[in-house]
Order: sequence, then structure tokens, then C-alpha cells
Amino acid sequence: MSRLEVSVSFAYGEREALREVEFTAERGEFLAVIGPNGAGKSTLLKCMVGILRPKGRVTFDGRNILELKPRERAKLITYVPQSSIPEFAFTIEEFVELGTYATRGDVEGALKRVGLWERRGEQITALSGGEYQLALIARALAQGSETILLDEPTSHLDINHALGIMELLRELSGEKVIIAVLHDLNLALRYADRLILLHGGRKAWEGKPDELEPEIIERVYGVTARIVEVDGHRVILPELAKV
Ligand SMILES: Nc1ncnc2c1ncn2[C@@H]1O[C@H](COP(=O)(O)OP(=O)(O)OP(=O)(O)O)[C@@H](O)[C@H]1O
Repeated sequence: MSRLEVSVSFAYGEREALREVEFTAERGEFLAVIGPNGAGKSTLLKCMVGILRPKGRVTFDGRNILELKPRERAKLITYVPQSSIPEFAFTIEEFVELGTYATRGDVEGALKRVGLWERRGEQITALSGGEYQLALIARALAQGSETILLDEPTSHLDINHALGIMELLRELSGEKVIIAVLHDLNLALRYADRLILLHGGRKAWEGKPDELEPEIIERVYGVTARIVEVDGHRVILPELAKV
């Protein structure tokens, strides 16, 4: 079945960050979580993987992920945080292995999948931002989880590397559930199967890229937008709203 079901609320002390955010995802799907700054996107991913303890449930095929032991949980869900290259003296291979439940074979397979196997002996600090993002994805892959959550996987990347990461995620979504927080709405429209739009800690909208309307963008982001079609792709052209 391979079905993820999410229903969570969360507050940082008195500050409510998520209110009854509910959605489902299945293997073979690539979901983009979108929404303005402070909408609760990172909080949602952290709740789903158990870094934060939300109210509610996150289940995979009926098993509550949040109640599982770390090793069991890691088989079902992995989180790729926003990237900043660590200043540690690790090789790429050690980095991918570190802190995971992966075997050497898993690590080799994952590094080959993202194209870093030949460079495995180099220091992790020698990687560019895009390559480091690949190393982070390899680490998630080595874990063998059913679901991979990624927080802004393209944020520091040039357009070429961003597209490369999106293509890889789309490919991986054939065999896993992939859920990525994306700020670039056009990348989300082009690659995701479904969009979850957060606003003020609530799910403001959910739908397929074809169904996103300019009014929704205007309401949530406060910008006027046109959506045009170029070579079969829907493209958002935002404009600052006139006051
Ligand atoms: N550790 C924290 N303590 C208190 N409040 C927090 C904490 N982390 C986030 N928040 C608040 O929770 C809300 C949601 O934050 P979150 O980082 O999840 O938003 P986001 O949608 O990921 O934002 P961005 O797009 O800017 O990364 C914000 O109001 C933020 O200020």
C-alpha cells in the first residue's frame, strides 16, 4: 500500500505554528510543500519526522511513525535538512554513512545513484553547494526509507543544479514518497504531482499543479500573478501588488 497519512498540530510554547494540517501521500508521488515565509513548512517536516513532537498522527501504512523506535522510524521516513556544508574532516563516504543505519553496500548504492561514488574519498568540505545537496540525498537514500522529506533542496543552487536535483527527486518518487519544501513555485509546478500550500500554520489549499489559480497565489502571497503556458508547462509570473 505504502501510504503516508499526516494530521498534525504544533505550537512552540504559546505560539501556534501548525493547526490541524492534514494530507496523505502514496508511493509514486512527489509532493511540494509551498507557502510564504513563516507559514510552517519546516515545522511540518520536523513534526513528520519526530524532531518536534506534534499533536496528532503521522502514519505509514497505519503504523504511527512518531511512536516507533528511531531505527524502525528511519526505515519509513528520513529528513534532509536545509543544507549548509559542515566544517568536519569527513570524507564524502564517511559523511553518507555517519549517523545512519546503512550498510557499506547501501552507502555504495546511494553514492552511485547520485553520481558521487568516484569522489567518495574526497573531503566533504570540497563539495560545492549542489554536490553537497547530492551527498545529503545519498545519505537519505542509504537509509532506505520509504519516505524522504527535503527542506528547500534547491535553495542555494543555480538553475542547472536545481533542475538536476528536481529530476533526481522525480525519478526517486517512482519508488518512494518524496515531499519537498520548495520556495520556487515554478519548480513546484513543473515537477510535483501535488502541492500542499501552507499559510499561517494552516493548509490553505491542496491540489495538482494544473489546478493552481492566480487568485490563490494572490490571497496567500499578497502578489498579483499571471499563469501562462510555455511549451506545455504552466509558468507563474508574479508582480508586486499595487497599493
Ligand atoms: N524554534 C522556534 N521557536 C519559536 N518559534 C518558532 C521556532 N521555529 C519557528 N518558529 C515560528 O513558527 C512559525 C513557522 O516557522 P517555520 O520555520 O516552520 O516556517 P517556514 O514556512 O518554514 O518559513 P521559511 O519559508 O521562512 O523557512 C514562524 O512564525 C516561526 O517564527
